[in-house]
Amino acid sequence: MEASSSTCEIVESREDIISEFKVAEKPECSYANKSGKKYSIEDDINRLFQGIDIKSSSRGLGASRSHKSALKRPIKVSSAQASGIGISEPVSLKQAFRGLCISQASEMAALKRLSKPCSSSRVSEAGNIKKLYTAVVDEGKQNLLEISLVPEASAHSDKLARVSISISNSSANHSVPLADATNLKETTTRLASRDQIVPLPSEVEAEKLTLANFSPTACANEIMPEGRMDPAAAHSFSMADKGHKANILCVSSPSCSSTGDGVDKPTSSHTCLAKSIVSSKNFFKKKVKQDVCSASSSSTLCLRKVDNNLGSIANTLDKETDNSDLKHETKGNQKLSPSSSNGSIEINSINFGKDSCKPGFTLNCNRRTKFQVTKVEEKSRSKEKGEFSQSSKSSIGEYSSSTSISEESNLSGSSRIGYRPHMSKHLRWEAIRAVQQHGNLSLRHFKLLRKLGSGDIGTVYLAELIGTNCLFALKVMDNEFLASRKKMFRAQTEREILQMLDHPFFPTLYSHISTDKLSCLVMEYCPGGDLHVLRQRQPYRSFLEQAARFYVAEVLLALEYLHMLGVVYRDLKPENILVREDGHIMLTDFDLSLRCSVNPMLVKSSSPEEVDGTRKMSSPCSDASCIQPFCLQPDWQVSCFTPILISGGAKSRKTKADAQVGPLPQLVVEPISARSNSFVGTYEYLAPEIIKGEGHGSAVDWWTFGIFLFELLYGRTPFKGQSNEDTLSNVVSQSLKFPGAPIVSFHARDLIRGLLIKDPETRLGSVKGAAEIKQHPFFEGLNWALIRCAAPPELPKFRDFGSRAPSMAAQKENANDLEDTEDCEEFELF
Ligand SMILES: Nc1ncnc2c1ncn2[C@@H]1O[C@H](COP(=O)(O)OP(=O)(O)OP(=O)(O)O)[C@@H](O)[C@H]1O
Repeated sequence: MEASSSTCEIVESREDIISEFKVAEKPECSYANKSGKKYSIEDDINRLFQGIDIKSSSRGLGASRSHKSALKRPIKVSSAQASGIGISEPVSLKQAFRGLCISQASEMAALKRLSKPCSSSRVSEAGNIKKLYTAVVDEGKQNLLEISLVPEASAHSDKLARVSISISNSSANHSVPLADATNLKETTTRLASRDQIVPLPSEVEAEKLTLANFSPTACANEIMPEGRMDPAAAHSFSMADKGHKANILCVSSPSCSSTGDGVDKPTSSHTCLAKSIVSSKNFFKKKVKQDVCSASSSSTLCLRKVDNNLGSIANTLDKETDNSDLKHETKGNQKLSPSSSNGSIEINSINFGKDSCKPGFTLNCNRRTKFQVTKVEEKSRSKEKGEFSQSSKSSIGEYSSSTSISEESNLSGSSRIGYRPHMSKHLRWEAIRAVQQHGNLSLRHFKLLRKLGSGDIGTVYLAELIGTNCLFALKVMDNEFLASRKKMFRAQTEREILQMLDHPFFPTLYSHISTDKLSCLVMEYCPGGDLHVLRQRQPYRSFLEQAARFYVAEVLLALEYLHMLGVVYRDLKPENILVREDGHIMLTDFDLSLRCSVNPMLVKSSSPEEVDGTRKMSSPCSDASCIQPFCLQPDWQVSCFTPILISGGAKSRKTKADAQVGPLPQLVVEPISARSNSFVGTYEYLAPEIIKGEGHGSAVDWWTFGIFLFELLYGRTPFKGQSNEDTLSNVVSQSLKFPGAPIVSFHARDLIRGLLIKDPETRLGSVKGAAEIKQHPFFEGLNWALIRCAAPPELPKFRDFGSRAPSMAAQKENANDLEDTEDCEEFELF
């Protein structure tokens, strides 16, 4: 009998099938029990089908065929069956049983998946994120919908945060916890019936609202490669079309949770840097008093460590309430929005259920307890007054000493460092773990090969983990030196940020070794040198436009990722961008970075053109030196850099769809309201607002990004003066001029122009961050998601230093770079 061609037509309800199945199931169960075998659905199916075949054969149909052969044949299942909706078309009994069993088996598989621990490598990222976050949706009096992403209780706690929605307006505030993401639709419907303005997403859309897509890593270049919501998710936010704004607040991320505090107490003293550097040439000779965070003085409460210590909060909450449902509110029904002047956050109905350790979102609306948490100051911190060198390309770091620097990351242990999903199977991890099995990793386990360079706070060595052939970059810092030069905080910041990172464009931190004398970061070694050196090697000491585009695109993704984690980089320059052995980039050096909290938002786009990125689409041109305004066509072809031309049909479909849905809201994850008055950066790269001491935020990274692109293309920075002071003066007052040579496309210049707007408020990227910049025509046709598959402009000379010692030839070639052996001896002494 062939299941697919059976003439035995059955039109029956699902219940009928189930009852039939149950009847058939009984003897099977008793048989299984008797024999002591484990119950198996597969066995059930086989036996059931066997029974049917026997019956059929008695009717003379397929008597000679074994039931096994029937089982092996492909099953034609109607769409209704396939989707598990029900069986509406005539099918054979066998098909019906199979459909049911398949559906049951997949349900069981789904249940199994759900019950797996989150560390399981097979759990999807989306699944992990579901377990890691709680969404809190809050619609406020301004018709503002906010969704807060709150991490599940950190490693210290096995409790999970939950999903809940809170709708509030000036007169009411309703909180409705959700059982799971798919309940969102139902819940929002209920809320809508109370005259609250809420979105009504479909279940699929609700699934998206579980924020599975908001993994910082994924957002950076996988799930939201173009900084937009995908159509389904966007549709779920169609309420944005009705004048509402969806604001997704990311209080943290899993990665964030691995580090120290991200938010400071507001300080009352806001000693600012001199307002105008230009007017005082002696400015840099003076000791500069720095502001820490321009926190609102009206703030009454500050949630410290908000972006990473929710675990502790959960613990506290549990202690205080002995309950699972907690409500977090701000006084006065204040909302968090990027524009919020005091940066307060309202977190409603966050659950830290004691019984919620199962993955997924489970409803626990009993015994709700109110809990006042917030007023999160979304301000950054800078705590240390350091010194800055006078070299125009060396980093400067001036911090206020007004706050304590004694905080140690409670997650600095190597066990936390070990959690790096994207690299966790790498040989170097295996090697480290192998050593750690026999005790603590120490400096004695490394053999120093050479000095890679020295920075402001330490010296970086190439080192081999003895007996493993694995190479690492060891950044060794002298504790006494750090303390005496007040650079301890910078070292700590760098370590904390490195601990958070898990992205191909950043170094992996394998371990942190701390002794009385030394603090040492064991990092991934990057063998290709830095972009500064690479640029010097180019003809005319500048990159071709397509090469520059490659590097800046990768840097843009790296910055986007950092911003998503609540890190403003602040020290972008070619020297800090290393080239991996595969030619892709690695952004290093985080000691000047600013930590802050970040609020992912869905921002409705003003025009469809702005979002869909097809504006100003021009036909490709093969002339590399073409200076037509809208021309940017690489003269080398990399598939993912080549625009895919949409066929006429597809285009018209798209237009129709666009007309129905409207412009898609964009995901914006920018620490827009982060503020610092620290004087940090590199002279030629300093943003005007840093120089003027007006307080700065994430927009400084877009300024430096503009300088960076300029330097790659023209071989020099745009505002460089005779002296550092002149440089700073030029940055503030001189208008941007482009050199006549080399010839650079209009798009490139237009992008630079947008990025180098002196007013940070109007600078490109200041509102929508990387998403905005990605849409600039300079990047037209670039496939952000596949950028790692693009062939890099060039591969570094010396390769293969990642997991085995450099060959003799390579060592010889590197001889020029080798320092004398004193470094090694010095290192051995430690
Ligand atoms: N992971 C790495 N792989 C290879 N070389 C590295 C790595 N990290 C740093 N380096 C190199 O080591 C040198 C010192 O780096 P380090 O970050 O300590 O100082 P820096 O970049 O001068 O910054 P700062 O003074 O702000 O600390 C640099 O030349 C850098 O290129």
